[in-house]
Amino acid sequence: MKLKFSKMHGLGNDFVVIDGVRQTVTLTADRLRQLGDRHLGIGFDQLLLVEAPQSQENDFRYRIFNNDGSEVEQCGNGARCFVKFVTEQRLSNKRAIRVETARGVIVPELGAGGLITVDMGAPRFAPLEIPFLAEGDAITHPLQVGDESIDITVVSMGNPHAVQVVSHVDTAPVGTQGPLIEHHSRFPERVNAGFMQIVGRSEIRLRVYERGAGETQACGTGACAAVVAGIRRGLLDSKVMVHTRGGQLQIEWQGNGQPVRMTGPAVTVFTGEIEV
Ligand SMILES: N[C@@H](CCC[C@H](N)C(=O)O)C(=O)O
Repeated sequence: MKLKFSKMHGLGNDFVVIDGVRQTVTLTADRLRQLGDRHLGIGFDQLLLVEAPQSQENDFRYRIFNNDGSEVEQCGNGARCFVKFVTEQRLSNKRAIRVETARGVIVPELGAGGLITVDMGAPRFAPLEIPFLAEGDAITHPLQVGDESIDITVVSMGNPHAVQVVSHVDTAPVGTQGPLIEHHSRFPERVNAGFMQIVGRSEIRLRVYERGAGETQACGTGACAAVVAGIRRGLLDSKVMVHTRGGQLQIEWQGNGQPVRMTGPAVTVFTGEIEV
């Protein structure tokens, strides 16, 4: 049997996107890891599976898998690619689409000039998947990483992020500290590790070592989490341009209880078929 897919990316964070509405999809974690391999498969950071919604109030459900085979709760760049995919595949002609994810409903919206804005929902600061945050209201927490103690701000955008401020992203220890933070014993569900350089009150540079995928060219939820962390720390204003290795995202957050809005591009690279 063959499965049709689209290869897409959001600022270089790349995806295989599969229509599970019109196709029957059964992929084991092993097969998914093989397809994600950049030498032996197609190669992707995440695989996105588009399905029919569970509630009639919503338009779709979408499931997200890291290239290590783990299923995760949320993906910002993926949300923009998702809306482009359902439009291109004529699964929907709406401009604003209600999508169920493992952590609630998000609403991506096609805008002018090919840019897509996503209401990513409100960030959370004491989520169940990060138990040590229940210890108090502090905005930063010390974390022992190897020989170093670093200050992190933990934010859940549905998925968990630990963000630290660095003086320069180009020399930040993303490749060495990233995996140690991802697998730190204080994060039982593992974590995405963000390294943020403050350029000004409305501009940051960011690199993210993603849980289950390693460093990516860009991370949408990582950008949301970094801006929220910077605003909570009093370093940033409410509207911030985030420069990643793959390009720029505009992130806006008006404060506690409010949703984070993310605006950026989505690109289809090619379509193909997988033998399953
Ligand atoms: N690339 C994504 C995030 C994908 C999931 C993440 N690796 C996790 O495990 O939480 C984005 O653009 O947000």
